[in-house]
Amino acid sequence: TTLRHDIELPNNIPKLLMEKHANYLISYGTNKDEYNYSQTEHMRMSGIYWGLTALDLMGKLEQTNKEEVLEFIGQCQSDSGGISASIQHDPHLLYTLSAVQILCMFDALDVINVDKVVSYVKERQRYDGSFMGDQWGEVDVRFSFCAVATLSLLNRLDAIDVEQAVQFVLKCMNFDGGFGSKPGSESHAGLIYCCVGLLSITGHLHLIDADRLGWWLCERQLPSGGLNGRPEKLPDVCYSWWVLSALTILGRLHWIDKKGLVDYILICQDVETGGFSDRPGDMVDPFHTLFGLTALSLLDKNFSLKPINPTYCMPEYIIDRLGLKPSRLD
Ligand SMILES: COc1ccc(S(=O)(=O)N2Cc3cc(-c4ccc(C=O)o4)ccc3N(Cc3cncn3C)C[C@H]2Cc2ccc(O)cc2)cc1
Ligand SMILES: [Zn+2]
Repeated sequence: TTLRHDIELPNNIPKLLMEKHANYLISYGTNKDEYNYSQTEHMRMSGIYWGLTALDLMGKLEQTNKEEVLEFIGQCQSDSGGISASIQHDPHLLYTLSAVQILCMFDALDVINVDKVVSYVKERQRYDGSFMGDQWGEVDVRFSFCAVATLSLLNRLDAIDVEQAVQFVLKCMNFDGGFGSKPGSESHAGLIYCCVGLLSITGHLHLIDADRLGWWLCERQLPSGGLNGRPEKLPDVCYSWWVLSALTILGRLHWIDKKGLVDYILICQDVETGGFSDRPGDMVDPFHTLFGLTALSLLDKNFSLKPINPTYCMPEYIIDRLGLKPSRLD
């Protein structure tokens, strides 16, 4: 029942159906007239990053159309230097990060003007160290993570005021050890991932109360084994990633009941179509498919998925190739 904010797990847990997930993701990107595909044009660049990263973890990146993706990205960079979700859409830090992540995976940063990306990101920073997502001015600590992750992937962190960016993140820290989207906002697992990830990239993890935050993160686990994003919420596969990546960076992944969480994630697979949904029986999508796979990669290397870097949510071998060393507490 869901009355007590959780779900019952059936007793037969399917194994990881990797071939089905690969086919689901490859076909999602090919039949472009399919309804769901058309409904996600406004986040297409992120959708491509989610699909490609999931396929790479399963060793299927070579089955994707690299040239078509690189052509698309080249057409999405605007005069401002920012990159948009789709052709003729407005640029935004969310999609600028997704594009740079894709280009790093394909080792193809030459298809964009990197200097103009750097100036676009630099122009988003405000006097208090925070970042606006685009020229319309919405501030959210998610955008601080996008800015810092993008510039660090380009080895251009020198372009912004990192100390001020860190100061703004600390203003978002709450008494429970967690982080919200702005100073005073309530703690949320997705925002905690963004703040812990930014502090991992900039080498400021020592400013976090790791025991207090680690405890709050473990409190996300429910009797079903699944994780929620805030107290009293239902479990959701994508929170597996937000919570586990933060716990891994904080050196406290072992605080979670891994077996219970693995079973919850495996139950969220659609054994017919392939793909993962947020909860058993719901519609699958590329977003939850990626985060189900990245969580399993962190939880158990016996799933024969490539290792995922918890800070960048990119395959570890890409972060190694770029020579990046985001910090972790041991
Ligand atoms: C279905 O309703 C939503 C609500 C919010 C969004 S969102 O763009 O703000 N976003 C990412 C997100 C994507 C999907 C999705 C469906 C199909 C595809 C194809 O690639 O991707 C689905 C959900 C979703 N959400 C909403 C969500 C997930 N779990 C619970 N919820 C409410 C997350 C949301 C915020 C976000 C997270 C990470 C990120 O890199 C960017 C945006 C998208 C659809
Ligand atoms: Zn979700």
